[in-house]
Amino acid sequence: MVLSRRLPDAAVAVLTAVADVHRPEVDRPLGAEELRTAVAGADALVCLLLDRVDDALLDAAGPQLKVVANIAVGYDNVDVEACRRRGVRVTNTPGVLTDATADLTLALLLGITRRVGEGDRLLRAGRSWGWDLDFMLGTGLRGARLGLVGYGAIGQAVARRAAAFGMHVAYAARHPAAADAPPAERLPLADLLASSDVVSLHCPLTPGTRHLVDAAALRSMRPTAFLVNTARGPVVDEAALVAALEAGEIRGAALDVFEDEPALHPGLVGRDDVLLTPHLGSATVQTREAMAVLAARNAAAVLTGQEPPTPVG
Ligand SMILES: O=CC(=O)O
Repeated sequence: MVLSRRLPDAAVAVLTAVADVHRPEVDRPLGAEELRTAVAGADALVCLLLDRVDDALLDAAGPQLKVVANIAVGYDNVDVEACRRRGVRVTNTPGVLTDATADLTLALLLGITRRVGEGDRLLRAGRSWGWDLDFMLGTGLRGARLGLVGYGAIGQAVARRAAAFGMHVAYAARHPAAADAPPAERLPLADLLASSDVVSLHCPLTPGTRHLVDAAALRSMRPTAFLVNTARGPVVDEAALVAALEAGEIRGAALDVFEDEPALHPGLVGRDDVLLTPHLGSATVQTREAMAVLAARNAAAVLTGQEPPTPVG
């Protein structure tokens, strides 16, 4: 069993009970080459969303590999089909990060609509300011329309929170929501984009959602609208987003994820109509431990011949 990153003790305890655990010697994410060397001969890999699990990595691991346990709900970093061909189970960590990610989505939504980052920068820069009737006005949320792209667990958790702020919630998704989902209007994506005051992305990154928010989609949004992305960076065409902001096609964007992480599009950095956080959606002490423990349980289950709690393939 190989870990691509050091894990919290609670997760390591789950793994050492069933396997001989190899932890990385370095305290940083491994490069692709280092990971290929590390996985040779492993029967299980517990990895991060940064780690690309593709044919080359699976070849480097060898035929005894039984499970890839990704510590993330998104698993676009794993070639699930290549794993399936080799009989390697893939697991992710849904559920345990729903609240944390929904909370950060609301933090970004509030932050961009009420200009929190911009105000913070103004004060730190020592610029002169004074309370005035029209000073740094933002956009109120009561009665505003929130459009959720994707209505899975995280989208629904955002809907519940947004309802508490008096927002009208709609969603675009391939399937209608289950009966126990919070009430929300289902709209075709084009209508959702055109009618929302805030568009928030909660879909997985797949070939079908890559650049879902492209130049045309941005142009179809209201010029007063905001875009929030806590899903995956490549769902948005970042260059098109910068151009749309520059042209005033939308009012602002709050982004926790980026097309080429950890690099940022240079056009985003200097803009006051953009709020940026470094992929913090699940970044609470409690959530990260829960994610690592769930990934460990998944790996341990496969190694002991049981069905993993949260498989994806
Ligand atoms: O981005 C984080 C995750 O997919 O869990």
